[in-house]
Amino acid sequence: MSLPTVLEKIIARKLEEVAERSARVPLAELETLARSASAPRGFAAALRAQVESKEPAVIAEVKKASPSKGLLREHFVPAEIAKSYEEGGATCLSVLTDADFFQGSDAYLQEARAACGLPVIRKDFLIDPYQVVEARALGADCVLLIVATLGDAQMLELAATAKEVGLDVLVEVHDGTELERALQLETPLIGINNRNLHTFEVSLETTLDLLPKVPRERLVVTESGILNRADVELMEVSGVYAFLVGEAFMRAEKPGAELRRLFFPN
Ligand SMILES: O=P(O)(O)OC[C@@H](O)[C@@H](O)c1c[nH]c2ccccc12
Repeated sequence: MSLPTVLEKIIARKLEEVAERSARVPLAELETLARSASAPRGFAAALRAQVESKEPAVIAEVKKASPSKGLLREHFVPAEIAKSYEEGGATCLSVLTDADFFQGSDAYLQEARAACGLPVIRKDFLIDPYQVVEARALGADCVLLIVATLGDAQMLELAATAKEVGLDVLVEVHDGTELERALQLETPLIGINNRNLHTFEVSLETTLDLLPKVPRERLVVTESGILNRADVELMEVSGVYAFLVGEAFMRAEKPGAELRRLFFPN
């Protein structure tokens, strides 16, 4: 590979971040904080229950900006957005905590979770168990593991740490090879990201192509690029009932009202 893609830059930055943070707060101290954090809210269980009740399960994302789209929203108050999502019928929240590429922050996760009763996933690029324990210390209920950025041993180690500290895992894949690797984990949630993290191109075909290869007992979450009713309906007729959506909500004046319009039109 020639020039590093954004993804490679992000991972390089995460290595620095882990070094900086663990020098400031040692792992043992973080583990104590994680043990005294607010009890997990059951992220996977909430999604499962919603899907079983034959309603769409929406993980609504609190996302200020992205490397591909820049700033998505001017008026950005995570607590307000979280409440609006809850009122709009969201099942869970996703909060970007990466500062350098997504203009997120750990504080946004804490503010959003405190403002509502929904389970929250820490959306970041996790490469070290330190960040998993940190997620629980911040109050997160679930973590994202992106297969594209992890070796097998690393992925298994992060999932084991998540289990130890009481976090659910959403494991994210982009293609068949990554899906096979993801299925080594016992975790029930498989995220299929429609956005290619190297090129940023979005195609809902990614979800439709991989869907038949996912064992029935796993719950598929389609991620990225869901923008309108037609996209939602395409997923639903194909048998996908769990969604991770950011941009479409963030660009709307009232994110929760947009959620309701897209997912619960009747
Ligand atoms: O804003 P969108 O297109 O609705 O996408 C949301 C979410 O899927 C996307 O933010 C995302 C999916 N996987 C990620 C990994 C890291 C950062 C961000 C992401």
